[in-house]
Amino acid sequence: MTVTADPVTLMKQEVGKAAAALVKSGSIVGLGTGSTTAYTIQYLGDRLKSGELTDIVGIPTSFQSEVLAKQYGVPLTTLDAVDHIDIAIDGADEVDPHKNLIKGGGAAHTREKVVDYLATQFIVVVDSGKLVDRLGSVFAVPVEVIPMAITPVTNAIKQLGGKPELRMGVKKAGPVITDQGNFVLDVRFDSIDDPVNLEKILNNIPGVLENGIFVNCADVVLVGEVKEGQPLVRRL
Ligand SMILES: O=C[C@H](O)[C@H](O)[C@H](O)COP(=O)(O)O
Repeated sequence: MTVTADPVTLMKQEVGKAAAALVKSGSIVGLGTGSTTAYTIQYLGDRLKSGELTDIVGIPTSFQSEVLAKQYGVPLTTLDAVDHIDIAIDGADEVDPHKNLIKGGGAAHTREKVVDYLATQFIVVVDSGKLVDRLGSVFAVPVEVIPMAITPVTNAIKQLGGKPELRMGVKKAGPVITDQGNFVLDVRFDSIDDPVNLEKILNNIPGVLENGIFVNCADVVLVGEVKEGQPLVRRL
């Protein structure tokens, strides 16, 4: 892979690789979605090719991670074929000091939540720009909604004080469609004081499939940084 001088890319590469280095032979691995875990999947493929790592299988969290795993030679399986996941590695859009997360910038949070919560060890990989004091400071909360319920769910979220916006496609007319065939509302809140409760409240609205607040699930957060031009990785 070409190493670029762009600091954010450098951080993503370094932290993505650092997480892949933690995977042991024989593991069942949850493969996260996004630009950071793309480096993890690529490095897992490199380790398999070199023979340093053997006998792993991946569970993809999206069509994107499935395609990348195939491209880099990481064997895949499904949740029907395994009874546990040893380790999941996934990115995030925001991380607070309690290791709570907002995910779903790529609209993959529903499958990610299934896989990440099942894993014995869940490792989050982010660049330092993702760290916030309070969830919702920068990023809106993605909420996956079945299409026929988009109007009542939008209204219910407004009643809660949220400002929902239907996520629109890029180079595609109309809304983003998730891997499950649903819509995504990006919801801004003035302040998220209690993410544990908000996660439950949003998921209780009929028509909501899943939201992007992940609480009490990350075991380790690896943070990529660049200091004096050099990329490095630290644990939160
Ligand atoms: O739906 C996408 C996921 O939750 C990603 O893991 C998250 O958006 C972070 O992606 P990236 O590593 O590209 O910033």
